[in-house]
Amino acid sequence: MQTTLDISTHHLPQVTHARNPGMGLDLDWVASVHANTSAIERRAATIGARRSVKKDFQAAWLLKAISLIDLTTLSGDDTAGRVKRLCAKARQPVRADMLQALGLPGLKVGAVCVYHDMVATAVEALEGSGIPVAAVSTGFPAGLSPLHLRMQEIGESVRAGAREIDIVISRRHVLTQNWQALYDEMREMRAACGDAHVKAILATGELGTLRNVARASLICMMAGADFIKTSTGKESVNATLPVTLTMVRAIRDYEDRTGIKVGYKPAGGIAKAKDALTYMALMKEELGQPWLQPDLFRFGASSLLGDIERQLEHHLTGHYSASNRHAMG
Ligand SMILES: O=C[C@H](O)COP(=O)(O)O
Repeated sequence: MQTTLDISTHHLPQVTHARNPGMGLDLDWVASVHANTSAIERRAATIGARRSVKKDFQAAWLLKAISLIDLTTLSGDDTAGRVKRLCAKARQPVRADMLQALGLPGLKVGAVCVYHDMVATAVEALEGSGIPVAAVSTGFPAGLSPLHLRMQEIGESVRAGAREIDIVISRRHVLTQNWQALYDEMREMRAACGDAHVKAILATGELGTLRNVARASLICMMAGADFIKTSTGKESVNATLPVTLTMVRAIRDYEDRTGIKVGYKPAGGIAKAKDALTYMALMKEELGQPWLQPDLFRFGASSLLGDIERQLEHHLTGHYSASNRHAMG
């Protein structure tokens, strides 16, 4: 099956829906959540295989994908220099001549995502671009530092200019089914974020079952998460299609019951343009076109942009360049 895409407003950051205010913890709803793992895996296996984007539309989809990237560097050896280079890339993600040829000179990424220490550098480097800085706070990636320090870190990241905060949940609350503790913690973190949007990282590779993933997704949404995000990129298993189906269906259920749209961010290991197209086709099919806008969908990715750039160059010239010509930072 071929699929088409409206890219007319793809580069305009738009917020077309209200933030998720959250709701009280509804344990009956949580208890009723199930995930049929074998059905989900069967469905996931058909997505990449069956779904193809028509060749003529491929460049448009790839340009759209760029606008959905949280361009990320989360390494122990990050430096101000690397972050500044990444921000320059965020402002102009594809060579200017290529963007001209493709008819989208103003294309930008969705956000730049860094550790707290690099927020001020990124904010300065992105000044005037409209590109938000996302900070991974709360003792990323394990989230095991004392709660008051995790809250303090959120406050400091917001004061340093981060407009989005990617928090990590306490996996142990999920593994011990302590839903109240998970809800309370998420609620407190959301409050600490103030006007900054909060993405809840579930670290799905450490949650054991898809049912746990579904329940944790729901609780984070009940507690007011603006986005739910799969992974830190540091777990041994990061974003997968079965996890994605589980989480986007939780988003759909939440919207059905509350009318509130929550965003989705797969992260970790998404490095190839064709994988990005698969995720986008899944989003369009499961949740519809609104989830192909940066206010409701982001890729957390450090190297995806380089592969997309290579594919776009191939689209324009018929040749592939070496991947080292598309360095990120
Ligand atoms: O949230 C973003 C991830 O840490 C990026 O993971 P990646 O380096 O595998 O693309």
